[in-house]
Amino acid sequence: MGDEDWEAEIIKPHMSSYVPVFEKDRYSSGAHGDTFNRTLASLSEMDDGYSRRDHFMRSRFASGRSLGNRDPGESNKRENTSTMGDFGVGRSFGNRGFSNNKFEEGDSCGFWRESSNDREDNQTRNRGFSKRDDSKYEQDEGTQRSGGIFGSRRSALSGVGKGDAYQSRSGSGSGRGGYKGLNEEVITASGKNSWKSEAERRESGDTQGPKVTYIPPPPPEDEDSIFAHYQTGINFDKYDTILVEVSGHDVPPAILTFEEANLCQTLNSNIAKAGYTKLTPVQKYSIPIVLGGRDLMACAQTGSGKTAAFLLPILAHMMRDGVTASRFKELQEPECIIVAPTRELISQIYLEARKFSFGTCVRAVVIYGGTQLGHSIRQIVQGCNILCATPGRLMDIIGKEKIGLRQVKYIVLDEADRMLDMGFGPEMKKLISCPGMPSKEQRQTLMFSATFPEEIQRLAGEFLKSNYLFVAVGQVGGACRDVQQTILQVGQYSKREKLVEILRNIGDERTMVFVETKKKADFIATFLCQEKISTTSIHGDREQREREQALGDFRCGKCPVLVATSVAARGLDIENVQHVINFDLPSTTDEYVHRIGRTGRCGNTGRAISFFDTESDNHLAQPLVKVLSDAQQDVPAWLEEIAFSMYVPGFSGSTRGNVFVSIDTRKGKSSLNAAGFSSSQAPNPVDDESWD
Ligand SMILES: Nc1ncnc2c1ncn2[C@@H]1O[C@H](COP(=O)(O)OP(=O)(O)OP(=O)(O)O)[C@@H](O)[C@H]1O
Repeated sequence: MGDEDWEAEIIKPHMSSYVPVFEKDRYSSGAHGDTFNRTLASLSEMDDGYSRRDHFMRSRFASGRSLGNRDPGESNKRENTSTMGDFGVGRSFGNRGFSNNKFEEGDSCGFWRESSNDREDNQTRNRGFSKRDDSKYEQDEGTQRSGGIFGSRRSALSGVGKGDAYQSRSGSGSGRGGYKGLNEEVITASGKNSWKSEAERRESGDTQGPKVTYIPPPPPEDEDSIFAHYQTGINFDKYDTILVEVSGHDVPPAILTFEEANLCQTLNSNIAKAGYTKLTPVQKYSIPIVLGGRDLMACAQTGSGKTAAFLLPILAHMMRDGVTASRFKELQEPECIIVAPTRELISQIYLEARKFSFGTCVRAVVIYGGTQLGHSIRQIVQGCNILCATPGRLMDIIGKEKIGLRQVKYIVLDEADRMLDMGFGPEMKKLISCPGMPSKEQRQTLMFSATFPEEIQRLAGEFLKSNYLFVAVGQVGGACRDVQQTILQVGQYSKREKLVEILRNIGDERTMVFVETKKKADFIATFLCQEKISTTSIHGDREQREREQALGDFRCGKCPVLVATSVAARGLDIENVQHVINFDLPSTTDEYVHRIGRTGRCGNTGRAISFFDTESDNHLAQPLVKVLSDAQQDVPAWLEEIAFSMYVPGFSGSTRGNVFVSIDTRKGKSSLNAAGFSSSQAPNPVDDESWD
């Protein structure tokens, strides 16, 4: 049954029969508890600015092969789990024999790593400064909308009451332009080429949609929570054997120890409290480069410590320069702006910044969409040296002149290839040409990712000084070798059955299941709950509160299975994710590399299982063979056969042993990207109808 059929089913709540029971959500209100309130228009939105996927994955299910090597004794572990996931709040899936799923969210474990009850404290802290200003912000808030009539889930939630769910279906045709991709948190009604900042939308009168009122819970303030970390894995020391290439002129020598970085005492103490005793390769090379004032493009495998590689030297400079946050400034002027493509990732980066700046006068702030704008502003006015932001919220704040840019000395693009592709690239260009923004000669620009397609590298030149350095740790765009990759031939009609079989064998180990579309994420999560496998889901159609709760439930193990779209593919660093399952293969190698990189982090090992449907995935065989062989994984004979039969001229086959497959484009060599599984299918805003 195809996606279209699912859509049809969604509008038949009366035919449903299965009602999972969840704990009552402490936040849930009448609006949030609404059932069947999902607009089909929202289903056509893309996920959080993620790369456009081909629609080669459809939900047809055919027979597949058994995994075969599992311990049957483990198989029923999950049967005993009683906690059900919280996904699908206010949503339902239709008549697949288990529908009418009115879900209420379970208690949140919170987005943050530890639960926290200190909201009151936070409010107290804010008091005295912001009372007067609050009313002003609330006024601002009055014009803040979560998006246009087609793009917003909230428009369904609060614009209509219970049971009014399907009223927007008729809008889905025109609403296919409800395109959120250009801007992770702004949904516009106007469709093609539709990114507009909040300010722009107000100017154009495009302000329909309810007010966003969600205020994320503050993270815990106690030191133990701030420095909570997981252990490096058995392969951490193997990082030392990875080849590193630095290109560009006057490369500063790498450092081998944290001591060599000559950081101040507070930073060193924070590094120790974070459990870092040894540098990872990307840190060894990047830290001296950033300390030396150079621009940098760094590419290193997933989970290998890129975040600290930029945070530590920036903080060291700030400490050297005596940067101090002040809540008494007329206008906050951050010295550093860090952008990342998703809300969850930027929140995570913020937590890292907060950790490393602990005990200093440097204040990090995080702002992102899906939350109350007034809340973002209140965070900023308390003092802001490091502003961690998603692009849309950042541009809103700049548009509202809530920050000044004249002091910006560092711009960091995490997941830089994503930040520069056609989805976010225009916003990043706007950012660097904003009034007051120092020119690239006067600031340091740093870009980090595990993948860096050549065409994106070329675009990046516009942001970087011409003498920037390029650090390649291992193979650019290569999969982490600590992840054991398995490709299973599974037809789409057998995928669900196979998934359940695998999950039952896995037991309670944390597993991320990636699917291609948002509605499929809900559907599969619903299905797994029906199978009594504690599952939650995260995707771009979920309210921010729901997303954070889902992640919290997954992090704390309440729901050991997280069904996700690509919104969760990049950057998320979640302890103990032992398995990634690609229920649907992604359409790009880069996406595949990021997805499976949610496991096998920081020297730990992990497993990735991908379902390969010979009906629809054959064109992916060649690039998959390449990714597998580059990562020194076993390549199934059947996959090689398919790859061979799908021969594409120019594709060079296995590159095992070829360490630097893609390199600094200034060297003029071309990468060996395979056809089909193109490494950079940049989202095309003109063609947004094909997004999710
Ligand atoms: N030197 C170190 N010693 C111990 N742990 C470290 C070190 N550097 C980073 N880590 C930890 O490793 C984990 C992964 O780091 P990080 O999230 O920065 O990886 P990444 O390279 O940015 O991954 P991705 O490409 O998926 O975004 C984090 O939990 C981080 O705290």
